[in-house]
Amino acid sequence: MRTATITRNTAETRIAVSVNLDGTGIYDVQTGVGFFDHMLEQLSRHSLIDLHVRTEGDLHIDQHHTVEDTGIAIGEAVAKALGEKRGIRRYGDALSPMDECLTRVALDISGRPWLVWKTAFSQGKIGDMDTELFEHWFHSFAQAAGITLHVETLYGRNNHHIVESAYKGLARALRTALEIDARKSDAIPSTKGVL
Ligand SMILES: O=P(O)(O)OC[C@@H](O)[C@@H](O)c1cnc[nH]1
Repeated sequence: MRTATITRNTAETRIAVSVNLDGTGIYDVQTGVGFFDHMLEQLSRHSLIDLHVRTEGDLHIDQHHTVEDTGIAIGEAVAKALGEKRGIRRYGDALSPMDECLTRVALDISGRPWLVWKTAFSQGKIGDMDTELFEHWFHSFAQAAGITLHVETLYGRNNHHIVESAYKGLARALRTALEIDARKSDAIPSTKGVL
């Protein structure tokens, strides 16, 4: 089974994350930040990763540690569940339309974490969440998961649509990259022999 549980306890946050990479997109997410929960639910629903998240963060300060550490914990859980990544497709991409917005996401489960983020917002908050934290979450997740991740908003106006299409695009690209390739189900998908 490709499942994992990660706990992350610091002076700033207490986090428990569980994932099942072969799930059906069942989620139970509570971070204390409503819009953030909504985005992580999109990530689960459209990647088909079962995702359980409990985050207790120092929200009396701001949302930064809560968002960052939750990204790290989810990324670590995905990496732990992947193990040596034998048989996975490795690459995934998605064009993610949402009403007037179109976002492109491409990723490589490379073991070489990198984020290219080409998205901008016209407002400082969406719901109760600071828009500057979305790039930071994608960076934290990619870094912890060991994923090369490119996200670009091709066009869009509504800030909710822009960020939700990014999370949905990540989800659909992950669904492809995490799938086991029946033609190479026992092979490490790299000429290096390791990922
Ligand atoms: O209906 P969808 O699955 O595309 O999205 C779910 C939810 O986010 C939706 O209520 C929404 C529509 N516009 C912004 N959000």
